[in-house]
Amino acid sequence: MIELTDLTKRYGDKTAVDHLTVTVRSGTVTGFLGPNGSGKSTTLRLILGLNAPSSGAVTVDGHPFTDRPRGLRHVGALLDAQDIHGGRSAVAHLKSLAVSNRIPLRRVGEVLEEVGLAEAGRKRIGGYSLGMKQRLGIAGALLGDPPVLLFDEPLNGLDPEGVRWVREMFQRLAKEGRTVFVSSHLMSEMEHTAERLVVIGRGHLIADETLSEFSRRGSQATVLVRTPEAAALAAILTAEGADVQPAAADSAADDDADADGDAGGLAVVGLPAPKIGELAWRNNIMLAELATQNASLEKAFMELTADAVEYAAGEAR
Ligand SMILES: Nc1ncnc2c1ncn2[C@@H]1O[C@H](COP(=O)(O)OP(=O)(O)OP(=O)(O)O)[C@@H](O)[C@H]1O
Repeated sequence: MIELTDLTKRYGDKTAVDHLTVTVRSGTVTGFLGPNGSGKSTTLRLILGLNAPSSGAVTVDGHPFTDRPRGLRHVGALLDAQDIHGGRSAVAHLKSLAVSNRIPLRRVGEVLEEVGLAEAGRKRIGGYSLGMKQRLGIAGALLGDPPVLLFDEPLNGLDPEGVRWVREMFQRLAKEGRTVFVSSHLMSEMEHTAERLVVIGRGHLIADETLSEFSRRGSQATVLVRTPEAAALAAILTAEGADVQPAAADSAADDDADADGDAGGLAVVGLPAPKIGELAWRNNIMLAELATQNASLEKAFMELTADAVEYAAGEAR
């Protein structure tokens, strides 16, 4: 578990992390999402004790990371896969990490096997592709078999097979009870990777919740309704303040209508499905279908971080 308490980091008059209070739970993959420059990397560096907070506190399983000698046994991290000595081999790199963290050397072979670099382990890292470097960075994070793992943009540079592999690995690590905290600036990357999301913008916390809770934040959640009495229901829902439109021709409701007769499809924005069901029932209107179409996660992310993005874009960085 990682606990950030009122965590703040300033660089001169720039506040990179702004009073952030978050608990990252064990046993689940948590996505750490925010536009470029929102403070993700700074937060990860604060967790690792690589930078000191201006105020507030951060603990890993109850302790400041800086209190822990042999850190890799407590927290494994991939911060920047490119930031690695190109002249050495993966084996030499991991061995030196193992020695300085008093980790048994047999772990080097084990983690190289685990990330699919067993064959390439003796080659110079300078000749590795970005995807191979990401795998090596992940191997380094896994080396100490730690209960807490941090990954900064780990999907960057991976091909689709690599992305699938990383996702499965994160899920397995979480199932083993570990804390897995993964940053990205792309919602699409997190959609099939994380179960929970911590979203920040301009260093502020914007959301800390499950993926499905987050998707419901999208202001344009639409409910598709199909009923033989579409005109009557539309009038009732409109009177309740909803925006009611005929469902688009390619909607699921219309596809079903083709199969089931001539029940009309309505796309309703502004009332939740249970309320629509209740209004239909009270007015003796039969429903053939009632389905919430959540706004896409991407849309919710864009809406929620719009201010933060504008701010960053307007700033000299
Ligand atoms: N060492 C530093 N000195 C001054 N400003 C910094 C420093 N490190 C980060 N910043 C600033 O703090 C803000 C947050 O940066 P950070 O790298 O943490 O964001 P990020 O969300 O990781 O972004 P990205 O996805 O682009 O890496 C940015 O405005 C950045 O310019």
